[in-house]
Amino acid sequence: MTTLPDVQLSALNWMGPLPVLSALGVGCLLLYFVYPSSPVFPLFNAHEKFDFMATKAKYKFVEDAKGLMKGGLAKCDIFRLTCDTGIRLVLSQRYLDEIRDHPSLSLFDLIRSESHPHIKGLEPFGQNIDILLDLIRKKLTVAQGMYENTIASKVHTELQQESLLVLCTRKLLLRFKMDWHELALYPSIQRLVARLSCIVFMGEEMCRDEEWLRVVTNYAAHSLQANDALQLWPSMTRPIVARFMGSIRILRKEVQAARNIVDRVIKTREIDKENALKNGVAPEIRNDAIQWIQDVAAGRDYEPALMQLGLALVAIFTTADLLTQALLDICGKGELISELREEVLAVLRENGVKKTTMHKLRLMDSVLKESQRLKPISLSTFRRMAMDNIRLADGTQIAKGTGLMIPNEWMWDSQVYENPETFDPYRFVKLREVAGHELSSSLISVSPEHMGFGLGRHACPGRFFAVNQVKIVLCHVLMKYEFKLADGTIPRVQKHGIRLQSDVSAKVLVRRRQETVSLPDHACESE
Ligand code: HEM
Repeated sequence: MTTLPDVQLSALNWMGPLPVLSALGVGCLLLYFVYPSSPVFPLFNAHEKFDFMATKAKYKFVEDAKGLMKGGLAKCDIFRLTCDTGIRLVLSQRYLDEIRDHPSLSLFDLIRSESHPHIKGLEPFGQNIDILLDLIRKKLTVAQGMYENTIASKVHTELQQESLLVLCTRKLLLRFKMDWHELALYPSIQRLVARLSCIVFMGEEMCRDEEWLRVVTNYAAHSLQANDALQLWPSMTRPIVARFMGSIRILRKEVQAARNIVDRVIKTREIDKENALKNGVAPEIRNDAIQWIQDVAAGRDYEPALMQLGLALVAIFTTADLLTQALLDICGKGELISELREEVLAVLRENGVKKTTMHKLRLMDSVLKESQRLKPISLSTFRRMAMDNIRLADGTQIAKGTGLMIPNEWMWDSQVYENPETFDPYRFVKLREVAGHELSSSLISVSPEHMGFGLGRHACPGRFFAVNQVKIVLCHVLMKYEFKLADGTIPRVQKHGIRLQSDVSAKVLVRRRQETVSLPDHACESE
């Protein structure tokens, strides 16, 4: 006897993909007619009549997210926009106090909904965030003091051996050592940060593993590209579209490579442990993220390789971006660079490389915070998904499942900052002197006026680690190198929707400094 599902199945076979495509078509039309017409909040960039997949509206957002958000905020405090990632509720900063710590607003669920972890190749975006957060809060931040000297000496070695990690032969390096030479800043910095992070994430022996460095850098670049491309398709068609995407194929290969590498590292450690126990020797205690994840997971399910990719995704590119932007911002500002060097010398001579040292680099801190104020990683660093229906004090109802964002208006507001468009490296040094701003003016502090690391319960937990790393690298770069923009280079922030990235193609001229300074504790020695 033929059952109903069998009939449907044979009909499907007979008609090929027609029913699937029709269902998708009906789905798209439903989305078109139902979704944007929600009467509650105005939609300022509704798609045009025949723009069924909202592609044009999404492109417009990709090109001018800032203009659209600004235009909306000039009209009202809460509205909707068609973004590249779907329709989002945009709220003005006046809602921040009320929702910054709201327990029903999740950052991770929003990111997961935008990053397609159900598609093979993009699984790292779906890792258990609680394990990652425990790792950062309970282990990484606590242990970072222990790593400062290791990282400092590693930066020293890296910069001694390679000219800002330019990828070229020793012969060329020797020639480059004292001469001005041109290099693309971002790739060099990204590689340096990847190596330094790797000491802490994968153990010191892995930080020179070329394959691993390739996997993490490749994975981030291609996953960004793949997610950007997928966003332009209706969500239900994305798993099918993904099958034909070159970037997804690369991601699948890199995930497999990551699994092979991380499994190999874990296996080697297990064998070492067994051997040590057999020989009656205490096994080596590992102090890196591979071990910490095992410790904090406490029986929770996770896949080590995917966790490592997740960690690299949140840590390496954000840190490299801040460093690159700061270096581009100070390029050509000779007097400022001299003052920064003097500060480094004074502070390091007195204290060496320690947690307290980093904190004392106030001008450097101000420069970094100002750089981040003018170019944070996003036009909106506060984005959330409502995990429940939420009712705000003024009666505004936010439905469960709504993706929302608050643009960083105040970071560029003349009511908050004098001459907000101008890069003022001394801005936060001066602000520290103003009563009530002593603490909020430091780079690691988050506030509604400066949301470079977000705000509230999901504010970046990795910022303490990132800031120290950035400062250690800057100390070394400042003391070992002279640098300036290469001829014809005018750095331009790269924009894609709300995403802001330092100019990855900006070229700088670099040469070793002649001066000799001698500093304690792995600090900076120029040759
Ligand atoms: C300069 C470097 C960095 C920048 C600019 C940055 C920026 C941010 C921002 C804007 C957020 C969102 C905050 C919010 O929504 O309120 C965030 C979240 C996060 N960051 Fe960072 N980050 C950096 C480095 C790092 C590092 C080094 C790590 C890990 C070691 C890290 C781990 C995370 C995690 C796990 C979250 C999610 C927090 C949560 O869901 O509660 N970040 N970061």
